[in-house]
Amino acid sequence: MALSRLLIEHFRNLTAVDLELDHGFNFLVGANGSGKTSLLEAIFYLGHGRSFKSAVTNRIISYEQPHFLLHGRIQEQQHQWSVGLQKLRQGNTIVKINGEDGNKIADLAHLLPMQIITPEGLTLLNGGPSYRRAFLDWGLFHHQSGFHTAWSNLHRLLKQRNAALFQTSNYQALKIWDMELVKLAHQVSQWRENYAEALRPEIEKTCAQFLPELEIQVSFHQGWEKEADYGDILMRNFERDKAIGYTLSGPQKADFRFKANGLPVEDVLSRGQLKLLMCALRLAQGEHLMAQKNRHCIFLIDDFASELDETKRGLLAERLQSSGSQVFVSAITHEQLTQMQPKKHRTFCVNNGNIMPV
Ligand SMILES: Nc1ncnc2c1ncn2[C@@H]1O[C@H](COP(=O)(O)OP(=O)(O)OP(=O)(O)O)[C@@H](O)[C@H]1O
Repeated sequence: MALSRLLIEHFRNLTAVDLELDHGFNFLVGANGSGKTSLLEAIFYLGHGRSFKSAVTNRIISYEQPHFLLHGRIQEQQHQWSVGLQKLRQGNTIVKINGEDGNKIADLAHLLPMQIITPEGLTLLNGGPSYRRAFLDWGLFHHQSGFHTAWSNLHRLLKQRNAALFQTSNYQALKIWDMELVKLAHQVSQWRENYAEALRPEIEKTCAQFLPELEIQVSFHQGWEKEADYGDILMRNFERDKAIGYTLSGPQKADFRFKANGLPVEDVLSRGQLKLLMCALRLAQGEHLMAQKNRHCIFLIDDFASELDETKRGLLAERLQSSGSQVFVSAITHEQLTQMQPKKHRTFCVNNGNIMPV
């Protein structure tokens, strides 16, 4: 799967962009503030309906413009799709697939699996558990057909339960709701655990290549005591949950933790090692999708060179090339890309919001 063409209107400083893209590597080279990250952000937005930088979408629309517009042509083997996303300053989002209205962001996300590697992406390792849950859930979204519905229902039920905690002093009134919640919690946790286990060999293989000096251990935590029945936990903790006003234990607290030589990676790894581990995780996940579903994901790599020495840049470049995926890489100078010599590539010069093929 690859984006063969991309049109952007009024997205940050990208006023009008129309690019024919390579199915292999696309290099974006330009000075600070020229628009490289904005281009990656636009591609990410097309595949997620949100930004990886700003929670407030109106800040992404070019100053004084009423909307932004993204349009992409996707090619996967013999198939082709035309996808569009328009975001209005008033708040509406319009998604079109092959010219038809009424599609959801999830439909776009299914068509455009992507992995992002940015300097801020270290939160996957040193941020809260929500970043690692999102990592696992990305995989389940693409691997497990019922996951998205189960996950949405689970979140809705948890919200309702938290609201109900304020209104009742008797657990029996909640029990009927908890029965459905317990079923979904066990299902989602089982899927997460299976996925984490299936991914483990890919992670270990990539870590052995990127960080041979370390022994990386991964472990999944479901969000409540191992082996315990979630229904019992909810009943037992009713008074506590009521006192704090929300459900403390459950799949909404799950985590996927990483240790290096027995210690938490965020405490002992250097920034370069953390970046390599983050890259290893994202590559492993992309390659697992390829192995299991025969689908390539797009890799978006912002500021490729930062934190990495030449050898490590070379290693990452080699793995990206052998993945056979479409890759977008930003850099400030051409020299930072010398370790990347793919056969198929296109270089774009980014200058003050203008993007020109070199
Ligand atoms: N809503 C907006 N409308 C217009 N311009 C914007 C908007 N939001 C941000 N900008 C500007 O867009 C430019 C693009 O920044 P971007 O982060 O894409 O640069 P970059 O090339 O990745 O730089 P760096 O190498 O420093 O990371 C910046 O100059 C920023 O001030």
